[in-house]
Amino acid sequence: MIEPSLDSFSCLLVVTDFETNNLQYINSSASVCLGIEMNEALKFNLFDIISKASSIFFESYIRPTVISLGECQEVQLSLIAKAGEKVPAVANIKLVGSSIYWSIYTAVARDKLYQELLLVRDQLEEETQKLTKLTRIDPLTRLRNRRAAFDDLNDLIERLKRQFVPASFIMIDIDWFKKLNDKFGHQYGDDVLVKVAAILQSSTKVRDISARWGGEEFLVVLYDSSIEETRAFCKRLHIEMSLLNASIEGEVSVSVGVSALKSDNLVCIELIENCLKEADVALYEAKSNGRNRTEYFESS
Ligand SMILES: Nc1nc2c(ncn2[C@@H]2O[C@H](COP(=O)(O)OP(=O)(O)OP(=O)(O)O)[C@@H](O)[C@H]2O)c(=O)[nH]1
Repeated sequence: MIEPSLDSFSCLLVVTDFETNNLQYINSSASVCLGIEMNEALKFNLFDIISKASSIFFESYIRPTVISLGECQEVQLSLIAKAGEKVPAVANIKLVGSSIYWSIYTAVARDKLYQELLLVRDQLEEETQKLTKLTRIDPLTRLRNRRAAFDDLNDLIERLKRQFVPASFIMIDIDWFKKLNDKFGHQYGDDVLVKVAAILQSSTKVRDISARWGGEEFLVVLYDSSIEETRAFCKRLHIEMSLLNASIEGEVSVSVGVSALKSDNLVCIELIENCLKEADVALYEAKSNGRNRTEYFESS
């Protein structure tokens, strides 16, 4: 049977007086960490070697627990080490007679690992956010894609349920786009898409939705827009298109179909989908009636 030396333990061993909290013993690991000579330990108090927050924790939790259970396990503390720096630590504490026995291990490596894990988690969250954003954006026009537009439509429903305001659903389709592509090339077509998208982006507000619905078709939803305001928007859009037309080769114009959400009863996805269909019908009418114009869905 060997007689183990307490100084051979790599954990910190501390004994304090239950009444006065004065140190009664520290082993050499504690001496090195705390910067207190072993033979000087008696001059120090528990509150000299733990942080203020840990002292409060000791009074409010550790001491009552030790009184009622005789021990307290895996308590997180901050030790005040040599140069006054705080060292995270975990302690098991036991009441023996009128003394409290502390076995403490410092948790610097664990805390470092924890901090690194937090950092990795933050980085992953950031990457996820970036990727999610990318999956919502049409890479050519930088507008929302159709999928993101549907998400935004769901948000719109929630907003409208809370407080109903008129909203307009506007389908916009570039006229004779195939011919333009065929005549001037695909790159030209791409440039036109980007320019039309920029017009839509700059003429809508943050709370509106502007999205590339597919191919050469765009969706704009004007939030809190009366029919007069919607008419003004469409008129401006045709003016912007004619300015664009004047600045590039080829004849570029858009046809526009509008459906207005007027009713305030039971805003739901079906009602919104219905509005999208109505806007499509109006768009078809605009195409049939000669293109480069806006038609408004009229319920019969
Ligand atoms: N350059 C380019 N063309 C695209 C893109 N997406 C779709 N298109 C083209 O858009 C054209 C759409 O043609 P159509 O659906 O016939 O429509 P349109 O020629 O505009 O005729 P109307 O709509 O009836 O005026 C097709 O030729 C597609 O290839 C794109 O990202 N870039």
